[in-house]
Amino acid sequence: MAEAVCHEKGSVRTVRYLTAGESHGPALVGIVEGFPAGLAVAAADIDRELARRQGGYGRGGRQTIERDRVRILAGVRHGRTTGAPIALYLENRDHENWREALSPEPPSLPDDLSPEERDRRLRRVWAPRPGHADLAGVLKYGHTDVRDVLERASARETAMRVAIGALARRLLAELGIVVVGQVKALGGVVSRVDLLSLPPEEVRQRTEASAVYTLDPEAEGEMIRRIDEARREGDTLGGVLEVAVWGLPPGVGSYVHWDRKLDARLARAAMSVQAIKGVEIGDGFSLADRRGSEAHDAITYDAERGFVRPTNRAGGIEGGMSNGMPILLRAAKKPIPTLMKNPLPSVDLRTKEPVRAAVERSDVTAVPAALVVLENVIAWEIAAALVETFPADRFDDLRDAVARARERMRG
Ligand SMILES: Cc1cc2nc3c(=O)[nH]c(=O)nc-3n(C[C@H](O)[C@H](O)[C@H](O)COP(=O)(O)O)c2cc1C
Ligand SMILES: C=C(O[C@@H]1CC(C(=O)O)=C[C@@H](OP(=O)(O)O)[C@H]1O)C(=O)O
Repeated sequence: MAEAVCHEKGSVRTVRYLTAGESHGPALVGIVEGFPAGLAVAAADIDRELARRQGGYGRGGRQTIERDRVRILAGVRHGRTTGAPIALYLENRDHENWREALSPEPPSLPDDLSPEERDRRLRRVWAPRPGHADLAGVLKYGHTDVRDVLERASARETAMRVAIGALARRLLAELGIVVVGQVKALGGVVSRVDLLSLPPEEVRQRTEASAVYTLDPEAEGEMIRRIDEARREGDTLGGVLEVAVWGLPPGVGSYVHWDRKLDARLARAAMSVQAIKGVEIGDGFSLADRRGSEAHDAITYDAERGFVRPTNRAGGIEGGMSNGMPILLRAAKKPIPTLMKNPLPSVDLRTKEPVRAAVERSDVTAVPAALVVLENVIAWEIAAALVETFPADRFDDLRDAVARARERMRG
């Protein structure tokens, strides 16, 4: 559960969400609590993000089956949030092909089925897949069928997190805060375009026109070539995602409580996305090799613009709070663990004999899709931190509070 707890006039205000749903179950569901009332929200805003998540070159067969469109079940009336919990619903179209295997009722199969046929019909999996939750998951819960783990561990769940992040984007957009990103690297090919060098609208336009959501057209061609090559060889690719947040006023987050530090929250949100293995903010890991004189951002003052930072090595966050500069976060995504031609070595859970990992179908790369997921989980976290910093039941109160803070913080 992603949550932000605010202590407001002695009461506790909570902004959080919970998701449920298996990859091939009937649907994904999400419940959002604590969104202020009076925010304009339309299903179309959410669907736009869902469509982006489904796109991106290198995906497998599943995306030709799914057509992710959200159904808003609660908390929104006549296009505005009411302050009540918001409930979202996303159908898994593929469930049609998995009714028996994913049924909540015990299966009613003929008694004379062979054990192999029974396993096939129920889509049981006996070989845990390296790089997945499979082995630790069956050991943790005492499952015998890996299917009981992999269904929930699957990144299918990120569709709901994108839907919830899209709600957060709406809130941020009304406050003049924009979250954009690019695929910075894919399969070892690096985009040479600096994400912060372009206005956010242009980033959005150019990445939407790119098959792999990158800003560098030359790198794009080579990324696509490598994806094709990996697909031919039954292999997979990872990459680096880059997300920027523009327009956040200074002071969002906390330096007084460890668990409300903005950088800590963003890192947790990024690491919670399946297959993300590393996170850095601003110049991140490269700061480690520099001298202090080349690692920080000087403070200057300009009567027109207020406090000005000539550089942004900190990536917009100092002391756990936004500092008024754009936030820049990078995340490393590992290659997809399911290998189509030469699956990784595993062990049959029943016999303990060596076998190859279970394979059905898989993406070659999900780096572009993961960018959309990352943008949206970051949007959620920023929105939750804002509501925590400026608690409000009504959206106009939040807007006024943010406007006042912006004015004051110019100094
Ligand atoms: C959008 C997205 C799509 C993914 N698609 C696949 C896939 O098709 N096949 C696969 O084996 N892993 C896929 N993964 C990666 C696994 O979900 C992930 O590696 C696994 O759940 C284990 O989690 P961990 O890598 O965070 O430890 C995908 C991840 C994301 C973010
Ligand atoms: C379903 C999605 O991604 C899935 C994530 C995933 C995994 O193991 O994480 C494995 C694949 O599942 P399937 O075997 O059903 O094709 C992906 O397609 C999605 O992104 O909508």
